[in-house]
Amino acid sequence: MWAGVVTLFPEMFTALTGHGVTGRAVKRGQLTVEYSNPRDHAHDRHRTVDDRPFGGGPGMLMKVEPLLEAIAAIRAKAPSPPRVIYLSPQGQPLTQKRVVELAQLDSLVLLCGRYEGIDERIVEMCVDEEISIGDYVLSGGELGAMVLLDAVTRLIPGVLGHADSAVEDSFSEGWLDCPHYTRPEEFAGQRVPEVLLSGNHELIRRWRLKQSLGRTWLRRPELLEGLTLSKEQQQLLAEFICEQET
Ligand SMILES: NC(=O)c1ccc(NCc2ccccc2N2CCOCC2)nc1
Repeated sequence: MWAGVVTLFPEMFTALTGHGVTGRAVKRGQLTVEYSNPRDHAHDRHRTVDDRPFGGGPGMLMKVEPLLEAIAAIRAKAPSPPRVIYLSPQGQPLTQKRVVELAQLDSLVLLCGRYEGIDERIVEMCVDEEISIGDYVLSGGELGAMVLLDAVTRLIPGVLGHADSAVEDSFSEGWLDCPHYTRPEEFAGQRVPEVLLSGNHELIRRWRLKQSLGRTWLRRPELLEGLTLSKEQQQLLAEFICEQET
């Protein structure tokens, strides 16, 4: 995956490229991140990238010309025609389903807004898709870009340890994850559920599935509405619900 990032703060991205699974993916060449800073494409004496909004209103907006040049510069580095994504509160919500689709692409350009946003003409001329990482306001699009790149990178074959962990990820199945435990078997009088110590892999599989479905029902019931459960899954969820009422 090649990602070109248009940002005033490229140094923020070391949080993604310098650590953990995503940092390792960069070292291995599974993920390439390049940058284009609009500040380097502002040619006036003060290297101005922002200006006041027409029609008045608080704050400043990112100017068209530096952004247009920065986007052209980063697109020129893309190994294939990139999908240009703008992170903004007005975007379509990022879901694991969309992450899976984005992970199939060879190259992305991520446009990170600052100030109060960007001149709309850039959105019209350059942006293929607006994406929001959630219904809240951030100081810039950079954290959204890193969230998107982290989620996408995990799905690149070979990036995660063993293959299953990507498939078994909670949202990849459409429901929440089950509880997890590791040593010690008992801590502060709290024991690990016996089934997990039983070595009976079929019982463990069913227990985990039941817990995942039950948790989803308790915490995010709306996620279940979009799912068609198998007979076994329906049975396990029904059992979980019965156990809740007793
Ligand atoms: N939910 C998200 O994905 C998300 C993404 C970005 C973002 N902020 C950058 C931004 C980008 C575009 C337009 C406005 C703004 N903002 C700038 C700061 O002022 C508020 C508006 N915030 C939240």
